[in-house]
Amino acid sequence: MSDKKRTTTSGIEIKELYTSAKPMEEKPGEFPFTRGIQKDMYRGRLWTMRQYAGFSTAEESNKRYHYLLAQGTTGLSVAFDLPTQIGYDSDHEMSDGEVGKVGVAIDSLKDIEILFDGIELKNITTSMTINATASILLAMYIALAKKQGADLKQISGTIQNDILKEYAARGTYIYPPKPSMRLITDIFEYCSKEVPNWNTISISGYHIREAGSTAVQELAFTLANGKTYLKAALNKGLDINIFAKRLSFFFNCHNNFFEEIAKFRAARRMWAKITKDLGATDEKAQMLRFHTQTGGSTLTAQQPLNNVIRVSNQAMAAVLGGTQSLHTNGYDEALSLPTESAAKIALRTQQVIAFESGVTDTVDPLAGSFFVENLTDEVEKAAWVYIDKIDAMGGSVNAIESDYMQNEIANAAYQYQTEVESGERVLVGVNKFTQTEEGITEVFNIDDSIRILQTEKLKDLRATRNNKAVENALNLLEEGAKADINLMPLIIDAVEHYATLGEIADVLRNTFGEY
Ligand SMILES: CC(C)(COP(=O)(O)OP(=O)(O)OC[C@H]1O[C@@H](n2cnc3c(N)ncnc32)[C@H](O)[C@@H]1OP(=O)(O)O)[C@@H](O)C(=O)NCCC(=O)NCCSC(=O)CCC(=O)O
Repeated sequence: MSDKKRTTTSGIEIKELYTSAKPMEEKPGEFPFTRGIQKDMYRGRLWTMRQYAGFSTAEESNKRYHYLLAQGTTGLSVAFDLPTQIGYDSDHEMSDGEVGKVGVAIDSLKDIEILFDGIELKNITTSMTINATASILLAMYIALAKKQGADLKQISGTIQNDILKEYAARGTYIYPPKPSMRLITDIFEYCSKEVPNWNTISISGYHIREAGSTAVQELAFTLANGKTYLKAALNKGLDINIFAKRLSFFFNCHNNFFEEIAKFRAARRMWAKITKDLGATDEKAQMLRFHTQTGGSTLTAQQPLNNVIRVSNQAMAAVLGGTQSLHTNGYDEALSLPTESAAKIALRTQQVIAFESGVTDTVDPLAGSFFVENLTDEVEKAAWVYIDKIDAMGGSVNAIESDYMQNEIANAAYQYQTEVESGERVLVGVNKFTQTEEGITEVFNIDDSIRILQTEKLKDLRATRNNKAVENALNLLEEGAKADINLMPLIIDAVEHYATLGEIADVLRNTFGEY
């Protein structure tokens, strides 16, 4: 027996041998859903292969979406550039140097029309990674669906719309927490009536993990944020059995294979308890449905092809953990946005798991494993400790405003870095098995000309649209923002008149203030 103490990345001790687990009585498709949300899981339907993509102009991103669809991707996922995420048009001085860089530049409904050219929104589900300006992008998507003649009751997709983790970890917030929470609950309310299949939020642990948290912290902080959204919507008088059905989650998947699987299983069990305690009786309102992305921060610039193997392990863990939707990273993403060939291999990784590995043939294949069941319990136990602590602080908003979450994340990140530097934690190709020559040839670059192109488009738009109607719609939005009415219909009206994203965000900035 080796004396070395083994722990997961969250510091949970791992025994040399597990010889028992409590009897497994839980069934898939039933409360508390530890074993999965569907009775037959992937036998009934595979997870959605949803590759996050977007860069430069709507025209260029549209080409990438058609390429991914032709390669067999089964859902779309839009990455927006920073100006779009924080409510500035491409021609704003704040946008300089950022237009089209980390995602596609969207200034108005015109760009959204180009982005989805040749794609019928009623036939595909689309995720949009957008938070502070989520209501504006959702409004544009709805406006386009209407123009395509789609039935709003049928279309489906997801907006990230998770502002709490923006304050805690990701950073693209605009307004203070209170009006931000109002925008979010306005979306819950509007969608439950008008776009009932839309997933109104993607409560995200992904970025908390990328910022350096442990798996347990990722789980705990995400569920604590989820609880805060539940309470905000309940305070607005919304019915938990309706709005909670369309809350979705988004987790990261790092390298520690069994801890990640345990995290996903524990997440479902915990969320079922949280929603039930707050009054949910409909099983669909108790189910935790989630998207997974493999861990961006686990990718290494050294020996980049090693990342193909990391991504494959992580994707396998997500599938064994019962994910509904999955993005696999490109092996070159420690260096740049993925090239087309890296994006293709990433998708092929999912397809090999789905169609060749056999792991989809039975539900929750690891159930009853002494190790996996014990680890699921341990991860759950450790996460409740955090959630209880956050509850005692009065919830997530307080835990974020007092920097509690941020400090916990920073401490974990520091600990991890120390372990890597000391060599205690092995990273293949980085602190062990290193080599001098590196083997990547092609990297993906976005140049600064995109801003000029977008600025031309905006000039043209402002010269051709009905500016009187735009002004009128923006005035109505301002009045609505000051009053207590649902803002979604007013935002939809504004985008339909081709008000720009920046113009709409400015109205709200002037009314709500900036954080
Ligand atoms: C709920 C999810 C997680 C998944 O939704 P999907 O539509 O893909 O999948 P789904 O709900 O599982 O399945 C679609 C429909 O099929 C049904 N269905 C599924 N399996 C079934 C089975 N076995 N039997 C019967 N029905 C089944 C479901 O109930 C559902 O219908 P009903 O709906 O009628 O029940 C959604 O929110 C989603 O797609 N999220 C993606 C988020 C994302 O891509 N984010 C990218 C972030 S990228 C990012 O942030 C990067 C970093 C950064 O930028 O900072």
